[in-house]
Amino acid sequence: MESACGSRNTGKYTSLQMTVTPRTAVAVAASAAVCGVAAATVLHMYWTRRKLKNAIQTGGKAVDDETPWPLVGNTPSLASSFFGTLYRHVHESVFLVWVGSTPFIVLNDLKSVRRVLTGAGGVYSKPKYFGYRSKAIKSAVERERKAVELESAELAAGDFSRTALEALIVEQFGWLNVEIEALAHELAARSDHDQQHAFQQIQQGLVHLNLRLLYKFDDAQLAGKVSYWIAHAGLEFAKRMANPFRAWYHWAANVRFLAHVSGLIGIGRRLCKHLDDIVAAERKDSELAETAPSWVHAWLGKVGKIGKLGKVVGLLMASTQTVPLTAIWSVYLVATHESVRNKILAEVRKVNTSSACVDLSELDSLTFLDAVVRETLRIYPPFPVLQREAQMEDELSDGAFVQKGQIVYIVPWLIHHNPKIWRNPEAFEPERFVGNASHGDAENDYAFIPFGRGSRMCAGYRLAIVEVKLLLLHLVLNYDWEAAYESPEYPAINMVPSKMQFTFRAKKISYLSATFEHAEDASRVIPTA
Ligand code: HEM
Repeated sequence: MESACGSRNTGKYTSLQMTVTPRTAVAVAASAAVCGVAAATVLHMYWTRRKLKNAIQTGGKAVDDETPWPLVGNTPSLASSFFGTLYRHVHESVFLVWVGSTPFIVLNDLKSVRRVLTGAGGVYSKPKYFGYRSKAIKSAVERERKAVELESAELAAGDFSRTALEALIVEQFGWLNVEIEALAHELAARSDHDQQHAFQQIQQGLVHLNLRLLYKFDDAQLAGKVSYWIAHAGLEFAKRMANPFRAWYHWAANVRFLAHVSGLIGIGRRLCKHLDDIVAAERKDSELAETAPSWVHAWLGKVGKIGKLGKVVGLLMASTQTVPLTAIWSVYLVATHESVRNKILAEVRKVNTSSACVDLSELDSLTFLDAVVRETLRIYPPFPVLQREAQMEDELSDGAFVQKGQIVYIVPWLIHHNPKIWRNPEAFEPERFVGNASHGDAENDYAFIPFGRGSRMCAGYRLAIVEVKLLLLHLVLNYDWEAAYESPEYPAINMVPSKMQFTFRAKKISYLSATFEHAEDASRVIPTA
């Protein structure tokens, strides 16, 4: 093979000569292109940062250092500890973080959080295509959006869906209670659990339950697969949020991610077809009208085919990772705080109910139990970030200037652990939410945002709280439990605990018979094991 660079003796003197082969030309062109892109990105970062820095009067510092790394920004530290990196700036009301070469504004100030989450009359909205990389999907969604004016329909459907969900919870409460009781007993059936097993069990049970409740779709085996896909796709998605470069170099993760997302799209298609079948059957047979999945229809609003698939898969992801996470953290926190467990029991005694025959109004009156769930959501909010896109230039209350098109980050975990916003933020103190469920002992509603706030707030927050309260109630009344956890300094980006250990032991009958007046109610909650 000919060498690219050779020396030739010409007699009088020796000269060095380059022989340009096609391969050399390609290599040189590729290197020049890479250098060009790198230089352009560095310049872009420099100018964008200068513009933003000049504009953000409160400092506009980039995380970690005045100068983020060229091209990769703060990605290395964000990817290794997402919350740890952000926490270094907990005292700043606003700061910049570079994910790759894209700047994100992170807000830590409640006035700004409020302005962004309420949308400030259309200045901020959810990023429309965040996560959609494919041009084909983007343009298909855009076509549909224009055709059915998705945005306004979505907002109207938002309010309607909340009311419809409330009606569904009231109507199905008895069924929910029985199902969650069975899940609690299943969970406790093996006295020792590692976190992996306990989490999987809670997740599979709740995915199955939510599929039946929200979609009237009953397939336990599929629910198991869905929960596996969601857990893995969710983790990969969260990791990519902190480090988009993963997709470039982690081929095994790419293949797995693709497989899990395809699985979810497949189940999304099946669910869409199932919903259409029910509507078609309903049209034919008035008796079936009763079984129509009215909540999902209310929530879907007026969308086209692709929008519908996106919303159905989105709903699956929104509802099925978050509730199990809240459940497992609440079980852990209550297990490690005996005084809290005793307070829950004392409250239940006052209401004089047993978990087996509790009704919705009794569950609502258990305000300390409610506070336990809210305090869990404060310490371990399952959603890592809320994102909004500025539709026009804006100036936030503390002087931060946001450009049109800029993505603004609100990190619930960071707000919830801010010592300027919460007294003793690291302590588990459910009492702070007693008497003020919406924001505990913090200044206002925007301090407590596990479900977001404003018009795009979580549609299923009421259902989530009811489900976790029921699970805790059944476990507290029927079992003694212990948990151990090797707690890292900061939680993982997907909030999934690792190395957590549980032990459940069935309570003695004497406790329950001393507790409840109605022996027949008590006997129903006593596990026979
Ligand atoms: C503890 C459990 C849950 C947590 C922490 C949670 C949290 C959230 C958050 C943070 C958002 C985004 C809000 C924003 O961007 O401002 C959201 C959206 C949403 N969640 Fe939940 N969620 C939970 C459970 C559920 C459940 C059980 C359902 C289903 C019934 C559900 C349905 C939705 C829907 C439909 C949206 C989109 C709302 C919209 O875009 O208008 N979520 N959730």
